[in-house]
Amino acid sequence: MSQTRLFFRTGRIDAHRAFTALDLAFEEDGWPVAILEVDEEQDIQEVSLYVDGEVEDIAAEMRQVMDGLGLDQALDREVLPDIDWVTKSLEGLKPVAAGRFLVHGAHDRQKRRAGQIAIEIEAGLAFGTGHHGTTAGCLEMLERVVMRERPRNALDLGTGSAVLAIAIARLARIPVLATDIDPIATRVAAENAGLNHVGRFVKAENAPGFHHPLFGAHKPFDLIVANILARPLMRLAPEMARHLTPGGSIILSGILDRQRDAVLAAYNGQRFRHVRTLHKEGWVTIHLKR
Ligand SMILES: C[S@@+](CC[C@H](N)C(=O)[O-])C[C@H]1O[C@@H](n2cnc3c(N)ncnc32)[C@H](O)[C@@H]1O
Repeated sequence: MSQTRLFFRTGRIDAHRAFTALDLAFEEDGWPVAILEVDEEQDIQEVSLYVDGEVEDIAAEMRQVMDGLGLDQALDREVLPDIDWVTKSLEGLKPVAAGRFLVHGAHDRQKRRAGQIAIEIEAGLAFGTGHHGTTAGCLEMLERVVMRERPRNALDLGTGSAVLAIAIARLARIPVLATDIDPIATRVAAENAGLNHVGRFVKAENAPGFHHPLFGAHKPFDLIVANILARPLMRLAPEMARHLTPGGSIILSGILDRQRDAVLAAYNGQRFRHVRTLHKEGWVTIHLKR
């Protein structure tokens, strides 16, 4: 059955009030709520509720919650494609090699060569098939950092398909908390971790940034990887510092070449030091330590 996203746009303060109220109202039904920043300068955020089944009734309930908060924005809806449909469209993707990793779909299982660590990514609703320069950069950087530093507790923030969490678990056999703001990505991440036989190492959870009580229970991490975008990464710098073990490493990507210096400045301000930068297809992946 397809899923429907009910959503509206508002400013940051109202978006967070709505997030809390909707989360409470729909917690028992299991409908996830998410906030996404659309435009920081114009203070526009999008609040979404992901539902299956009786959309009209749920939309009416959501309207009631919004009315209770004095929010009169129009409630939009989007029917999300079924996973199988998207998976089909991915069948033409070629396997990608990054460092020792080979990221491939089910149809290319036999293409793995001796010594390669194969990661099978089937679903296409979440970002992360290895074809993007940021994912490939993170995979290469991860291999080097994990082999040198032997981390014991890792976080993959903005996990998408869980490709990076799976790579860490396959290399190091350690617990990896894999979080994403998008509940569909979180679901796909858990499925992919199981498919790659690392379900017992990878815990996939829905969380925007570090806003979830589970970070308190799982921190500190000695390795954090986050392939998001430059601006949210800069905003997250203080929380990255708070959640990292002293001497730990972070790997950041989703940063354009020209944004590198600004991101480094934000992290230098939190006493991180630059170790290495990888350049791929106009994107950079940065390794920092603190
Ligand atoms: C570029 S994709 C990276 C996916 C995968 N880690 C990879 O490297 O291919 C970014 C992911 O981060 C998620 N994301 C964006 N902002 C986030 C935030 N503030 N907190 C958690 N996840 C976020 C998006 O939903 C998306 O799945």
